[in-house]
Amino acid sequence: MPSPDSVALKGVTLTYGRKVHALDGIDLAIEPGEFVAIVGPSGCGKSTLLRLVAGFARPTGGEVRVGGEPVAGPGPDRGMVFQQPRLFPWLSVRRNVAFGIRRHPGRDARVAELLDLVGLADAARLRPYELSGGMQQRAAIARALAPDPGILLMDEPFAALDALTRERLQEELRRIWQQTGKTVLFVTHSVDEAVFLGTRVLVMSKRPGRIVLDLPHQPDLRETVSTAVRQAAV
Ligand SMILES: Nc1ncnc2c1ncn2[C@@H]1O[C@H](COP(=O)(O)OP(=O)(O)OP(=O)(O)O)[C@@H](O)[C@H]1O
Repeated sequence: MPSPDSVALKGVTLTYGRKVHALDGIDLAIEPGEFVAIVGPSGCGKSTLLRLVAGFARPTGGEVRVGGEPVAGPGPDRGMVFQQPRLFPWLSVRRNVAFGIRRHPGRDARVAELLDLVGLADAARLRPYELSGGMQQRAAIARALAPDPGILLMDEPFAALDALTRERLQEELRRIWQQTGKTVLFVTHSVDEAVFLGTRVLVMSKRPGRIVLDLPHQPDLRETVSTAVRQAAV
């Protein structure tokens, strides 16, 4: 029996309309607890890959499975974090984080625990417009974690942040991943970020996106990934 937190793509293709071949022949098996960083040129289909796993899109060919079951749509077993925090501006941080679990017993304790985890315990009552970009993104991460998904899908979550905040959040995300043991798929344009965070790094080719490199974390990975990304863009 596959673990509920495993992800498998077999021969996945996705064509938008008739002409835009976004993904082609993607084969990928992700084990529970892996932190998979995905890098590649703009438009190579990185977000599309995440959207398929999230259940926001269907493949035009092949199969996407989570926990051994074909993905039929979004579900609480998969949390998503986007480049923009997308918080509800009229709700406090606490209520934003509680949103997806507002009918769950033990909600308040869970929200308090999550705010602690992302370092926002003192900001629980603030509204999103009172937060820095980094704090907003921490709140978005806490909101995605609230239903306790086994899988976290992150689409360039730190791309809009300044360099210092970005580095700090990378370190915090690594700590959160170590503490929670989630399976993470993390899309980025930054080779440094991918190599710092990933226990495994994938490089995709330009459209139609294919996986051209798939390596576990190892010494000299940065050089190998940089070269592959440069070649993938040609
Ligand atoms: N809904 C859509 N309809 C038509 N084409 C789309 C749609 N979504 C994405 N595309 C196209 O599919 C290709 C892959 O897009 P996708 O957003 O997955 O790439 P990406 O690697 O995440 O890009 P970036 O790094 O710039 O965010 C692009 O050429 C894009 O223009």
